[in-house]
Amino acid sequence: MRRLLRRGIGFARFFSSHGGEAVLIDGKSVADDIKQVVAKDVALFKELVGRPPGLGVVFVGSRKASEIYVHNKTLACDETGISSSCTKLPEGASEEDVLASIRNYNEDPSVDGILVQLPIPKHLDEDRILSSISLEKDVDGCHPVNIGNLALKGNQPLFVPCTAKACLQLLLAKRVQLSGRYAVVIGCGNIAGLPISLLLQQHNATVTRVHALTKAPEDYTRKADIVISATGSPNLVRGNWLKQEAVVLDVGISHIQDPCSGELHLIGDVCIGEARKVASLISPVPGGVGPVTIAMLLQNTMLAAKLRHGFHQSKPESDAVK
Ligand SMILES: NC(=O)C1=CN([C@@H]2O[C@H](COP(=O)(O)OP(=O)(O)OC[C@H]3O[C@@H](n4cnc5c(N)ncnc54)[C@H](OP(=O)(O)O)[C@@H]3O)[C@@H](O)[C@H]2O)C=CC1
Ligand SMILES: Nc1nc(=O)c2c([nH]1)NC[C@@H]1CN(c3ccc(C(=O)N[C@@H](CCC(=O)O)C(=O)O)cc3)C=[N+]21
Ligand SMILES: [Mg+2]
Repeated sequence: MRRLLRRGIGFARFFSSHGGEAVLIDGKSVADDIKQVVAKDVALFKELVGRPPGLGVVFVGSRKASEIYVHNKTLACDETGISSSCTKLPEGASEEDVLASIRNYNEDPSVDGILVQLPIPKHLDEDRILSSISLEKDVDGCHPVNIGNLALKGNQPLFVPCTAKACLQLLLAKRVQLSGRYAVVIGCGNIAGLPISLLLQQHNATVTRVHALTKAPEDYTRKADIVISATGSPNLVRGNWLKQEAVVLDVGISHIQDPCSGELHLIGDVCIGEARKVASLISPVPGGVGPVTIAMLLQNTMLAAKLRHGFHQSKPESDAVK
């Protein structure tokens, strides 16, 4: 029994096969562990270099959700001793203004990582903007070259996008085997779903991507050992979309307003009440992938600082995620 308890997935299987509910993954505790390691590295880096690692955030517009995310990212930087600054530009900012803010961070030696908060207003050319981030500072792994290297067999990107890395981290923490297993990723946006699918493929899973135009997505998910949903469509994934004992990561986040109190509630893509009865392991919203995504941003920023100062010799990502 004790041995079963020590093994995440074994533990989940043991109970599910006895009619129990899926185990919920505690993303916050995984994130706290990562942040502790980062904080130690930050302190050492400060001693050696005389300044903390730095993150520069570019935020265009005034979306409420983005404001909260950016605020949470800067708080997490403070927590671990990383210095952060945010360039805020108005909704109507010109492409030249955005490019100039990125150039500023590219040229600033005290900035190791740059993150452009997405989405950006429609009138801006996202590809041109993300391509202008210095590759060695692309801690969100959004630069087309980093994404391309994530897709190419045998290549290693300098940085893996934070949300994809967070999903992998949770799967590894729970000892979920990827090699040879069937994974279905729902939603293929550039920040979440697409990089997740590429990273799972790199780990030798067999991956299917489904999206809004896919006919009968449940035909795919029902066969999947691992289902990862990143759409922002609340309660899209029902219990009957899942195979018994499936592992489910809920990445999508929607903000639902309570009609009585007016309060905003966070809700994921997965109908958790139903899914818990079928799956073996689920990452919930909130408290699942989200907090780990932020921890990964800190980890990538620390990695960028080390790489820029020659403190990190081996291939970056092969170390960072294992
Ligand atoms: N927890 C975390 O750390 C993070 C969470 N998120 C959350 O993940 C979600 C996705 O973000 P992002 O990738 O930026 O979003 P995008 O809008 O870029 O992509 C959404 C994807 O979902 C697909 N989709 C939408 N509705 C459905 C549906 N009903 N059935 C199947 N597929 C559907 C779209 O399909 P199509 O391509 O056909 O339009 C698209 O591929 C959001 O809720 C966001 O808040 C994002 C980043 C980090
Ligand atoms: N370039 C870029 N990179 C991103 O990584 C990126 C982005 N743009 N745009 C927006 C999305 C969204 N995202 C989240 C990160 C953490 C939480 C998070 O911490 N969520 C908490 C709850 C937070 C709350 O209470 O609101 C949780 O799920 O428990 C959520 C969402 C990163 N994104
Ligand atoms: Mg995501």
